[in-house]
Amino acid sequence: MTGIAKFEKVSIEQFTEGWNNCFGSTDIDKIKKTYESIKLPKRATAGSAGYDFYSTLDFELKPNETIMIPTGIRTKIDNSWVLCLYPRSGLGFKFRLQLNNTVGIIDSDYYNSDNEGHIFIKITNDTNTGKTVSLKQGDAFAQGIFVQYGITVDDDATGVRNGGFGSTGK
Ligand SMILES: O=c1ccn([C@H]2C[C@H](O)[C@@H](COP(=O)(O)OP(=O)(O)OP(=O)(O)O)O2)c(=O)[nH]1
Repeated sequence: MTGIAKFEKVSIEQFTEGWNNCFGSTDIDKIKKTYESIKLPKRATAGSAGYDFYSTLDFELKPNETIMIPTGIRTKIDNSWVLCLYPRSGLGFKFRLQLNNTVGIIDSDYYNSDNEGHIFIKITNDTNTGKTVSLKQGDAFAQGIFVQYGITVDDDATGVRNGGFGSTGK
Protein backbone atom coordinates (compact mmCIF):
# COMPACT_ATOMS: atom_id res chain seq x y z
CA MET A 1 0.00 0.00 0.00
CA THR A 2 1.25 3.49 -0.82
CA GLY A 3 1.29 6.09 1.95
CA ILE A 4 -0.79 9.19 1.13
CA ALA A 5 -0.46 11.17 4.35
CA LYS A 6 1.76 12.01 7.27
CA PHE A 7 0.93 12.94 10.86
CA GLU A 8 2.91 15.67 12.61
CA LYS A 9 2.66 17.56 15.87
CA VAL A 10 1.57 21.18 15.58
CA SER A 11 3.98 23.75 17.04
CA ILE A 12 4.04 24.28 20.80
CA GLU A 13 2.66 27.78 20.21
CA GLN A 14 -0.34 26.42 18.33
CA PHE A 15 -0.87 23.66 20.89
CA THR A 16 -0.84 26.25 23.68
CA GLU A 17 -3.37 28.42 21.86
CA GLY A 18 -5.64 25.43 21.18
CA TRP A 19 -5.34 24.15 24.75
CA ASN A 20 -6.12 27.55 26.28
CA ASN A 21 -9.12 27.94 23.96
CA CYS A 22 -10.48 24.60 25.16
CA PHE A 23 -9.63 24.76 28.87
CA GLY A 24 -8.81 28.37 29.70
CA SER A 25 -5.42 29.82 30.48
CA THR A 26 -3.15 27.07 31.83
CA ASP A 27 0.29 26.94 33.42
CA ILE A 28 2.91 26.89 30.62
CA ASP A 29 4.98 24.13 32.27
CA LYS A 30 1.96 21.84 32.32
CA ILE A 31 1.30 22.57 28.64
CA LYS A 32 4.97 21.95 27.75
CA LYS A 33 4.93 18.58 29.52
CA THR A 34 1.70 17.64 27.80
CA TYR A 35 3.08 18.71 24.43
CA GLU A 36 6.17 16.55 24.86
CA SER A 37 4.05 13.49 25.59
CA ILE A 38 1.81 13.81 22.51
CA LYS A 39 1.80 10.57 20.52
CA LEU A 40 1.25 10.54 16.78
CA PRO A 41 -1.82 8.52 15.72
CA LYS A 42 -1.09 4.84 15.08
CA ARG A 43 -2.87 1.77 13.77
CA ALA A 44 -3.12 -0.99 16.36
CA THR A 45 -2.54 -3.84 13.87
CA ALA A 46 -1.26 -4.30 10.32
CA GLY A 47 -4.82 -4.81 9.09
CA SER A 48 -6.52 -1.96 10.96
CA ALA A 49 -8.05 0.82 8.89
CA GLY A 50 -8.20 3.32 11.73
CA TYR A 51 -5.39 5.44 13.15
CA ASP A 52 -6.03 5.75 16.87
CA PHE A 53 -5.99 9.29 18.27
CA TYR A 54 -4.81 9.55 21.86
CA SER A 55 -6.15 11.83 24.55
CA THR A 56 -3.86 14.69 25.57
CA LEU A 57 -5.31 14.72 29.11
CA ASP A 58 -7.01 12.70 31.83
CA PHE A 59 -10.73 13.43 31.84
CA GLU A 60 -14.06 12.18 33.08
CA LEU A 61 -17.35 12.68 31.24
CA LYS A 62 -20.54 12.24 33.23
CA PRO A 63 -23.75 11.48 31.28
CA ASN A 64 -24.37 14.20 28.65
CA GLU A 65 -21.07 15.99 29.31
CA THR A 66 -18.93 17.20 26.42
CA ILE A 67 -15.25 17.92 25.94
CA MET A 68 -13.27 19.40 23.06
CA ILE A 69 -9.82 17.86 22.90
CA PRO A 70 -6.89 19.64 21.25
CA THR A 71 -5.03 16.65 19.80
CA GLY A 72 -1.80 18.53 19.04
CA ILE A 73 -1.84 16.72 15.68
CA ARG A 74 -2.09 17.85 12.09
CA THR A 75 -1.88 15.81 8.92
CA LYS A 76 -0.45 16.43 5.50
CA ILE A 77 -2.67 14.63 2.98
CA ASP A 78 -2.29 14.06 -0.76
CA ASN A 79 -4.88 15.64 -3.06
CA SER A 80 -8.11 13.67 -3.44
CA TRP A 81 -7.88 12.13 0.03
CA VAL A 82 -9.60 13.14 3.25
CA LEU A 83 -9.22 12.04 6.85
CA CYS A 84 -12.51 10.99 8.48
CA LEU A 85 -12.71 10.81 12.28
CA TYR A 86 -14.97 8.36 14.05
CA PRO A 87 -15.52 7.19 17.62
CA ARG A 88 -13.71 4.03 18.67
CA SER A 89 -16.16 1.14 18.56
CA GLY A 90 -15.38 -0.05 22.09
CA LEU A 91 -16.18 3.33 23.64
CA GLY A 92 -19.28 3.65 21.47
CA PHE A 93 -20.54 0.22 22.47
CA LYS A 94 -19.85 0.72 26.18
CA PHE A 95 -20.79 4.36 26.66
CA ARG A 96 -22.43 5.62 23.41
CA LEU A 97 -19.48 8.01 23.25
CA GLN A 98 -20.25 10.26 20.24
CA LEU A 99 -18.42 12.77 18.12
CA ASN A 100 -20.48 15.98 18.31
CA ASN A 101 -20.31 16.38 14.55
CA THR A 102 -21.01 12.62 14.08
CA VAL A 103 -18.01 12.33 11.71
CA GLY A 104 -15.04 14.72 11.70
CA ILE A 105 -13.89 15.69 8.21
CA ILE A 106 -10.27 16.82 8.00
CA ASP A 107 -9.73 18.43 4.58
CA SER A 108 -6.34 18.25 2.88
CA ASP A 109 -6.12 22.07 2.72
CA TYR A 110 -6.71 22.38 6.48
CA TYR A 111 -2.98 21.63 6.87
CA ASN A 112 -2.13 25.12 5.59
CA SER A 113 -4.79 26.99 7.51
CA ASP A 114 -3.86 29.68 10.03
CA ASN A 115 -4.06 27.28 13.00
CA GLU A 116 -1.53 24.95 11.31
CA GLY A 117 -4.30 22.40 10.67
CA HIS A 118 -4.60 21.57 14.37
CA ILE A 119 -7.13 18.74 14.69
CA PHE A 120 -9.74 19.14 17.46
CA ILE A 121 -12.07 16.34 18.45
CA LYS A 122 -15.28 17.12 20.32
CA ILE A 123 -17.03 14.24 22.05
CA THR A 124 -20.11 13.74 24.24
CA ASN A 125 -21.02 10.97 26.64
CA ASP A 126 -24.46 10.07 25.25
CA THR A 127 -24.97 7.12 27.60
CA ASN A 128 -28.49 5.89 28.22
CA THR A 129 -27.40 3.76 31.18
CA GLY A 130 -25.97 6.49 33.42
CA LYS A 131 -22.33 5.52 32.88
CA THR A 132 -19.38 7.87 33.34
CA VAL A 133 -16.49 7.71 30.84
CA SER A 134 -12.99 7.97 32.35
CA LEU A 135 -9.96 8.22 30.09
CA LYS A 136 -6.31 8.82 30.83
CA GLN A 137 -3.80 10.88 28.91
CA GLY A 138 -2.45 8.61 26.16
CA ASP A 139 -5.63 6.50 25.89
CA ALA A 140 -7.01 6.05 22.38
CA PHE A 141 -10.42 7.75 22.19
CA ALA A 142 -11.16 8.23 18.48
CA GLN A 143 -9.96 6.85 15.16
CA GLY A 144 -9.15 8.42 11.81
CA ILE A 145 -9.50 6.72 8.43
CA PHE A 146 -8.10 8.11 5.19
CA VAL A 147 -10.68 7.96 2.40
CA GLN A 148 -10.32 8.80 -1.28
CA TYR A 149 -12.93 11.13 -2.77
CA GLY A 150 -13.91 12.28 -6.27
CA ILE A 151 -15.01 15.60 -7.74
CA THR A 152 -17.61 16.41 -10.39
CA VAL A 153 -16.53 16.78 -14.04
CA ASP A 154 -17.49 20.49 -14.03
CA ASP A 155 -16.03 21.32 -10.60
CA ASP A 156 -14.65 24.86 -10.48
CA ALA A 157 -13.79 25.39 -6.79
CA THR A 158 -10.88 27.79 -6.44
CA GLY A 159 -11.34 29.09 -2.88
CA VAL A 160 -8.54 28.86 -0.34
CA ARG A 161 -9.22 27.65 3.20
CA ASN A 162 -8.17 29.59 6.22
CA GLY A 163 -9.38 28.86 9.70
CA GLY A 164 -11.24 25.93 11.19
CA PHE A 165 -14.85 24.90 11.50
CA GLY A 166 -17.35 27.07 9.63
CA SER A 167 -14.71 29.29 8.04
CA THR A 168 -15.89 28.64 4.47
CA GLY A 169 -19.38 29.01 3.01
CA LYS A 170 -19.94 32.44 4.52
O1 LIG B 1 -13.89 17.12 14.04
C1 LIG B 1 -13.31 17.97 13.34
C2 LIG B 1 -13.83 18.44 12.14
C3 LIG B 1 -13.13 19.40 11.43
N1 LIG B 1 -11.94 19.87 11.89
C4 LIG B 1 -11.18 20.86 11.11
C5 LIG B 1 -10.62 20.20 9.85
C6 LIG B 1 -11.50 20.67 8.73
O2 LIG B 1 -10.79 20.74 7.52
C7 LIG B 1 -11.96 22.02 9.25
C8 LIG B 1 -13.30 22.41 8.70
O3 LIG B 1 -14.20 21.35 8.96
P1 LIG B 1 -15.53 21.13 8.12
O4 LIG B 1 -15.30 21.41 6.67
O5 LIG B 1 -16.17 19.85 8.48
O6 LIG B 1 -16.37 22.28 8.79
P2 LIG B 1 -17.42 23.26 8.26
O7 LIG B 1 -18.24 23.65 9.43
O8 LIG B 1 -18.08 22.75 7.04
O9 LIG B 1 -16.50 24.46 7.98
P3 LIG B 1 -15.67 24.98 6.79
O10 LIG B 1 -16.50 26.09 6.30
O11 LIG B 1 -14.40 25.43 7.45
O12 LIG B 1 -15.43 23.92 5.76
O13 LIG B 1 -12.04 21.90 10.67
C9 LIG B 1 -11.39 19.39 13.09
O14 LIG B 1 -10.31 19.78 13.53
N2 LIG B 1 -12.10 18.46 13.77
